[in-house]
Amino acid sequence: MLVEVLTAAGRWNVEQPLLTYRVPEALANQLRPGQLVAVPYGERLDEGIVWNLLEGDELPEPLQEEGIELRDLYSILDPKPALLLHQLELARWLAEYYATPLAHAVFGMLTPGMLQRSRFVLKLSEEALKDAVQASSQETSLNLRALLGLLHNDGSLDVEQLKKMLGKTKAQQLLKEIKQSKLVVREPELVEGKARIKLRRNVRLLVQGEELLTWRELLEERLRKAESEAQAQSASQATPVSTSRKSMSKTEAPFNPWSMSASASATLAPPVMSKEGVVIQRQLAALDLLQQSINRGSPWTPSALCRATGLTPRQLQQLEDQQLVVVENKEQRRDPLQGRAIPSSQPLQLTGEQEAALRAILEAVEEGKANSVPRPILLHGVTGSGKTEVYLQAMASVIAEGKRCIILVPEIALTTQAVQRVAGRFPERVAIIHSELSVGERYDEWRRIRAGEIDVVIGSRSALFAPVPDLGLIIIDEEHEAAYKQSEFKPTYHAREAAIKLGEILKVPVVLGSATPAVESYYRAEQGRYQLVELKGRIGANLPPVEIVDLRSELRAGHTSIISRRLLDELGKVLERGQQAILFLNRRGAASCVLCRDCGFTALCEQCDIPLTYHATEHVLMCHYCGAQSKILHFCPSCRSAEIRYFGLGTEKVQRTIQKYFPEARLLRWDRDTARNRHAHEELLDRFANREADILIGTQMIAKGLDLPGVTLVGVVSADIALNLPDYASPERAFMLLTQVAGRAGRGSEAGHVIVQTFNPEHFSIDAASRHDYNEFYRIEIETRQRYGYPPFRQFVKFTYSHSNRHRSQLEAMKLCEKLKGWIQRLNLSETDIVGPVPALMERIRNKYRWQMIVRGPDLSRLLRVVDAPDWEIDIDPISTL
Ligand SMILES: Nc1ncnc2c1ncn2[C@@H]1O[C@H](COP(=O)(O)OP(=O)(O)OP(=O)(O)O)[C@@H](O)[C@H]1O
Ligand SMILES: [Zn+2]
Repeated sequence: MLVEVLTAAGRWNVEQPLLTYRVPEALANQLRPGQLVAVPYGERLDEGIVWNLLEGDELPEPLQEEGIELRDLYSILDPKPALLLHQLELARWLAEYYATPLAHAVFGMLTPGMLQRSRFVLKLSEEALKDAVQASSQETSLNLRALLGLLHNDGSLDVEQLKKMLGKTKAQQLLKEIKQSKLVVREPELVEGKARIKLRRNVRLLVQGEELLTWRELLEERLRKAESEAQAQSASQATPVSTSRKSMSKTEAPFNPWSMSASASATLAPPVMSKEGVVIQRQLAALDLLQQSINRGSPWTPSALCRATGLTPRQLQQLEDQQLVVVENKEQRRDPLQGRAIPSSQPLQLTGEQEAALRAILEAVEEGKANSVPRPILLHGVTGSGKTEVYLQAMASVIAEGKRCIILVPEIALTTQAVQRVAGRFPERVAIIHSELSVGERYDEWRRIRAGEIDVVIGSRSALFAPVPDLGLIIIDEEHEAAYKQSEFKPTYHAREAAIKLGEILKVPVVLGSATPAVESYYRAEQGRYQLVELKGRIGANLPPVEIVDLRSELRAGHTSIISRRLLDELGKVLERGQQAILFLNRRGAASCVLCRDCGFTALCEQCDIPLTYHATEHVLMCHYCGAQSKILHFCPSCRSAEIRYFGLGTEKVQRTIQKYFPEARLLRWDRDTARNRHAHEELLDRFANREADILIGTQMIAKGLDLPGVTLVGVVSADIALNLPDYASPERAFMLLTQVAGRAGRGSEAGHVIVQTFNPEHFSIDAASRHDYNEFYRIEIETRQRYGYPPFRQFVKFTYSHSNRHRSQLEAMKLCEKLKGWIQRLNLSETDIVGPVPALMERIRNKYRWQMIVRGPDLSRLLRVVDAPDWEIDIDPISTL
């Protein structure tokens, strides 16, 4: 039998990623696709994934012609496949669609730290092992003799280690000598990656109940005997000392040798208790502790047990020899939810709308069972409409039929609440996959998933690649979120698209949930490619009214603070009533857009309809989309005012301002500076939810998914920054953000209220968001997209080049641009063009200058197949053109 293996080394071999090996007889029955195996690769061993098993022993013809010699597969590293069949198929699609080497796509699906490291070790040869004396009498250098000694002791030595010990040159010399001497062999080896099982040595009690009692009695009997012997020895002199557990009553003070009369203590030798007695007593104590720990479920390690009882390791060994206890290596699971109290929850009585949504999902499940591919379901439900409850009940149905589910959630902040809800509904049956987990935690979760020990995987986008057997349902909550797109590394996949592909492969429904669906998603639903299901009303509450405050008139009235009078007013009321408020601002892209503070005019590119960005260094305004430049403005071209400014502001400033107005208010700031990791997020959220603060001030992180009934007021400090980023998708992001933030208010019994401050009250995104009107927003936005040929009407691919030399970046960009033009022409691609090259919005990042261009066309797959630009970042379907 032959086997095609995708090796890790194949990550760079795009043409021929699969290598063929012969399968040794002994392994033939155990080999399965998706397994991790070790194969010889050049002189080394390399790790690979079994891709395909081939009957027969003949090489395929083209390989025969090349005169390739087949080598044997070396070993199976793990009998359980690391990737399931459907994952291999998904990887194939990822590689194809996102123009990524297959091995990249495949190994990227594994949990981090799994890949092994290939190395060489030195060992004594058979010859040297057989006849050590003879071997050492050979004529050898001092270094080799030292090595032989070391190998005799340790068995093997890593070649890299040798180089460190001896220095490179001497090590090379020695390696040369080794080759000739035949005393030492050099063997390839694989070393485990960082992801490892965590083992803990535990002492386990082997006897229970009656048997244990019998043992105790036996030991106690021996103890008494040992005691009386000891007493007999010192009978004439000492006060009898009884340390037997039974006879030691509470009132009796412990024996104190120093309290005796001088004469008595002088004769007190040897110690009152015989040595054997002490040991037995310690052993009895150990048995006690072990038995207690069974009930508490917290096992003892050997060293802790010895410390607690005074047993020496040898004495513990005696217990082991008597088969009373066993010391065993037990896996210790690293649980991401450890130490968190999660209240369990029961299914709620669904509303009519929720009921209909649930039915639609379950019908799609049935469709899949009848062997047709169900359409993805777009669950468009306003904020607070109870989408989560629909997911939970759909999952429960699927689980009841023995299947499993994946639910993706976008960000850490959201994950904490989402995880609680899911974990509370399916206690002990949920695994979490998230990039903030440690390698070990992820590895443990990954293995629980693969073993089928859980029903639900919840996590960020990479959770989609968890090896879930019998997957029956995929849910993507907040499907519009940018966090679902991987932008920097290959494959630059979008989890939504990958999920839909996975649903297709497995014939299971994919549910996309959002209060503000991505324009692309809604467009597909309109076209009938997705099934649209709507939840139009909030549960037990109304959508909060949104009030727009025009910051231009605030200024005209002489109020120059960043917090308007209306917002101050409402904040005061909230504090008075003991309710809570959230103040939101979007700091991304701060201090870059150009805005007239009198009329709200924003400078736009004439060709792209995208806001111009102010570049301080060159003192120009630039369109980061097409590269067009224009002179900076001193007066507003629209109203002639001199109040034209670039705009930016941060959470700290807002905090200071609010504190000035309300010195008594308890403020909580939540942004990337105050919440650096998931624990900080959880803590902040808990504090606010527990009403330890009155006002929460934060960036876009707090916009999403939070369900906090105490919040009655949401203030958007400035809606304009999101709006004015130079990107075609800015209006969409602004609308989503505003709608989502506004959706945080009034989710409890008290009515909510939203105040949006803006210089652009007429902008359609703000206007539509203020009326919670998704359809209105969508209608205008889709028209613009069509007019300008933006996605989903044309596909975009973003090319980015980074270099520490600015000129070099620009030059490379020009060169690739010419090549791209050539390829486009040769392939005769219609309606396909290139925008740029231009410097990236944030041109200099980590000391590298970035230049980029966007290729747009109806279908770029043929172009991507021929593009040869290994040093470029290529982002397929980028979520933004920035
Ligand atoms: N059928 C129901 N009966 C009573 N309460 C419900 C029901 N369904 C959901 N809820 C409650 O309504 C609140 C809002 O629900 P949920 O957070 O699931 O909404 P959502 O649609 O996910 O909102 P968002 O899009 O803003 O995240 C929650 O507190 C939830 O417990
Ligand atoms: Zn432009």
